[in-house]
Amino acid sequence: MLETTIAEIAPLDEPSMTAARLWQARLTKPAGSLGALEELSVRLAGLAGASPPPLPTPAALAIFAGDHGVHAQRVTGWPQEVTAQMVGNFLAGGAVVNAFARQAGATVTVVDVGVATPLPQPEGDPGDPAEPAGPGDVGDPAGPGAPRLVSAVVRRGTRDMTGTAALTRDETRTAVEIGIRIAGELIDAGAGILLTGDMGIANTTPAAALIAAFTGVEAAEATGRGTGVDDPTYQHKIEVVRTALRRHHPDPADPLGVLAAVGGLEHAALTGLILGAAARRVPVLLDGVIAVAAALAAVAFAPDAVGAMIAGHRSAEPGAAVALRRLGLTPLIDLGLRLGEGTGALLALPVVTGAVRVLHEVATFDSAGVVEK
Ligand SMILES: O=C(O)c1ccc[n+]([C@@H]2O[C@H](COP(=O)([O-])O)[C@@H](O)[C@H]2O)c1
Ligand SMILES: Cc1cc2nc[nH]c2cc1C
Repeated sequence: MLETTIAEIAPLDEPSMTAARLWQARLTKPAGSLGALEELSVRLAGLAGASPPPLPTPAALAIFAGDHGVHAQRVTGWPQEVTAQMVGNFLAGGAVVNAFARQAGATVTVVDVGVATPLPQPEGDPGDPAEPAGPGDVGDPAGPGAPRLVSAVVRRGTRDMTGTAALTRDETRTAVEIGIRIAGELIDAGAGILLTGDMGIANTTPAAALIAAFTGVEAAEATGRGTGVDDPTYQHKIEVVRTALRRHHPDPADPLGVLAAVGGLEHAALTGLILGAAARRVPVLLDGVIAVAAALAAVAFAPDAVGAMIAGHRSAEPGAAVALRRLGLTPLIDLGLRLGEGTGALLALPVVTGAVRVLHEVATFDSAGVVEK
């Protein structure tokens, strides 16, 4: 499935991009006055192979959740159980991501690819024995529009990358293919744009290691404070990333190997989601540092995948800026966010919709009777 998906990923369609540029020039606004939105609309035309491209709606956010063996190295101040507890919060609709998703009109799918501790049982549904265990949709207790849980556990947390590879190549491939499958299901259900989300206590450490491995920057440049660690923990976290890179010498030309050595299950699954969106020529709006680390893996698999990517925001994590530079993507918003979950992508969604709506709805100088310069 990975190989066939990669084979389907192709460059942006130049004639559609030319048509969108010519159309932009005819609209009732000074040329270039919509700044980055103009080039974004052109890229989306190239992705769709049509000008105007379809409005990016409905929007579907997928939050991949997983835990990390490197948590044992004390790289974060938060206990591992918070991953499972926040998944419970997402499903109950109480997290920041739920508030933003309701505002943006996006559906939320939470995919457990490897949470280490048991998920809290929903209120009033104490372990419904009718719900199937294992891979697949495990229910939609609160009705249509409510966040949905997909259980697709590869293993209950990765291994500690400072001692051994975080994942086997087989586990990594399974996680990537889960992401591809989720992209396909969301698109088959009608999604016009996918948004990335993640939840995983300690996952900024593998994100930093991935960014250093794919870009070649030093560990200190790729590593940030994540949820917010003190100075000694931050220095130690950089050393942990350095140790993992020295141990594994990941080869950036072998993205499956890099993800296995120093990645995480949610990073691998997000790589698959991005590849799956690119193969179906549906835009994928990237959230923070975990998403852009996965995006580096996606372009290592398929360089043309970048055509489907939109950088939602610039996370406060320094590795995010490093990754975005390498990807050649300019983030739509820059608000110092460092929450994850998909929050930055959701805030950027109306900007993307606006960029496309202009091509659909704005009058031309000719049709509106406005004289040109
Ligand atoms: O999206 C980001 O750029 C981002 C930056 C810092 C932290 N996070 C979130 O915080 C968690 C990881 O932080 P940490 O410090 O435990 O590695 C994880 O659940 C991420 O979704 C996310
Ligand atoms: C409370 C909390 C919420 C989060 N959302 C994403 N990562 C998170 C980490 C913590 C600690």
